[in-house]
Amino acid sequence: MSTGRLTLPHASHGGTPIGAVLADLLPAATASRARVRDAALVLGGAALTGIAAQIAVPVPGSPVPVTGQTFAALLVGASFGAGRGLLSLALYALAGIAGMPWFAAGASGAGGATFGYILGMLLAATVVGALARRGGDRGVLRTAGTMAAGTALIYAVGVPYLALSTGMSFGQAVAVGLVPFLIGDALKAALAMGALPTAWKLAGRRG
Ligand SMILES: O=C(O)CCCC[C@@H]1SC[C@@H]2NC(=O)N[C@@H]21
Repeated sequence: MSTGRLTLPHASHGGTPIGAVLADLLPAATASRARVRDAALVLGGAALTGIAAQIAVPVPGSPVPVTGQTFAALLVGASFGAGRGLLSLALYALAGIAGMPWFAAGASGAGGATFGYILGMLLAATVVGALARRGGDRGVLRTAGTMAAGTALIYAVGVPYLALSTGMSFGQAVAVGLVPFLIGDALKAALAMGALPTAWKLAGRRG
């Protein structure tokens, strides 16, 4: 997790330091202010994911809805970095398990067939955050690769979990838990591909 001071710029990309994520650009003059900033980011990341989960559109024949969560989780990971991304999604998952109704369409608890996707989002936010810190959110092509890796991780956990928890075959789980979402997830990744490099460009102009 960041200490709050930008002491890292060994190299730069468009005037902004490689080795930083977007959230590092938020000023925090002291270590304790940096802790407050990071706590606010973690809470905000969990809340953003919970709000995005309420955009939930049922898919006929599938227990898995289209949701805004993947966009939120990947954006949180990329813009906060691995540590804060992991904590945001861990808070989201744990509060949801404890009864906070902010999983897809107001659900909660760990018993649902789609809980594996939430575990996948936790993993994806962490890995995407690590990639972003290595420059994986600078430029459209790099961001596309980072989002593709994060999305693949969500499915790598979510689809086998769906199969195990429902008794479906793996092929059926792919058919109802992956295939219907590919176009929507590509659109969400495209949104992130626009948003993250643009945010860095704006930060570079201000810096
Ligand atoms: O129950 C939950 O809160 C998790 C819902 C998971 C939805 C999955 S995530 C990957 C895929 N893309 C979507 O838009 N929906 C599914």
